[in-house]
Amino acid sequence: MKIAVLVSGNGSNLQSIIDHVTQGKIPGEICLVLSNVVGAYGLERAQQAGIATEILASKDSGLSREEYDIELDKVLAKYEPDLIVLAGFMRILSYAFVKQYEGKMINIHPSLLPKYKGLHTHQRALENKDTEHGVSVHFVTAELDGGPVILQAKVPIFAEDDETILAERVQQQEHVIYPLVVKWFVEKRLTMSDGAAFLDNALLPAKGYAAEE
Ligand SMILES: Nc1nc2c(c(=O)[nH]1)N[C@@H](CN(C=O)c1ccc(C(=O)N[C@@H](CCC(=O)O)C(=O)O)cc1)CN2
Ligand SMILES: NCC(=O)N[C@@H]1O[C@H](COP(=O)([O-])[O-])[C@@H](O)[C@H]1O
Repeated sequence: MKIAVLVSGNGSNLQSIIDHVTQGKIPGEICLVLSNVVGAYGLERAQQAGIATEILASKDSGLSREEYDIELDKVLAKYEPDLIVLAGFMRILSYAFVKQYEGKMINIHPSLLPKYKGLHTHQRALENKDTEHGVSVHFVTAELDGGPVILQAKVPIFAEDDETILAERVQQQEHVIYPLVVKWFVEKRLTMSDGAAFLDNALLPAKGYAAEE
């Protein structure tokens, strides 16, 4: 099964998936890493792993959202991916593009959906004085961060937490559950009708923990 990963930044989730593929834990092939941001470090990670990369810059492209997505689809078509993994891909995708890939496109979102759809999730959780937060992997649909949830992981929020500390604790769980979901998809061909599986983890010490694989 061929996997295309779309990134906009650091690519730590991409790296966790690359590592799982390299270690044989995900029986698939990353056929492409594409970024909408020139110089995104995720592209460097892909090149270091010998994975094909493409850049389709969105900043100053002069393209509408729909026009950009038409170009994005042309690039993806060259690689014929079976699964599209959004890994910190910071663009809202158009209705037509989502409909074309619905059921084989997933995203990782740094909140316990349906809470905190959109951006700045850690800041919002802290401002609301939540005592727990987390991450969700979901199918991508036209509704932003509204697609069927596949897997979530929960982390505690402590009084002394700031956005950086909380984001780090959440990302530790991201790097566990995203490769797991990709593995499930590649091995079992998850369908959008599959219900959510919630990793109901107890509130553990600030060092965080790895959810069960
Ligand atoms: N149609 C959909 N597109 C995307 C989804 C989705 O569920 N449906 N998930 C997002 C990922 N995402 C949060 O998980 C997200 C990404 C980007 C934005 C956003 O507001 N982007 C702005 C630009 C922001 C920037 O450049 O920093 C925009 O596109 O105008 C919100 C949520 C991926 N796409
Ligand atoms: N709304 C989408 C969103 O905020 N996604 C978040 O972007 C980060 C990408 O990190 P990475 O580039 O190191 O994988 C991740 O924390 C992911 O949850």
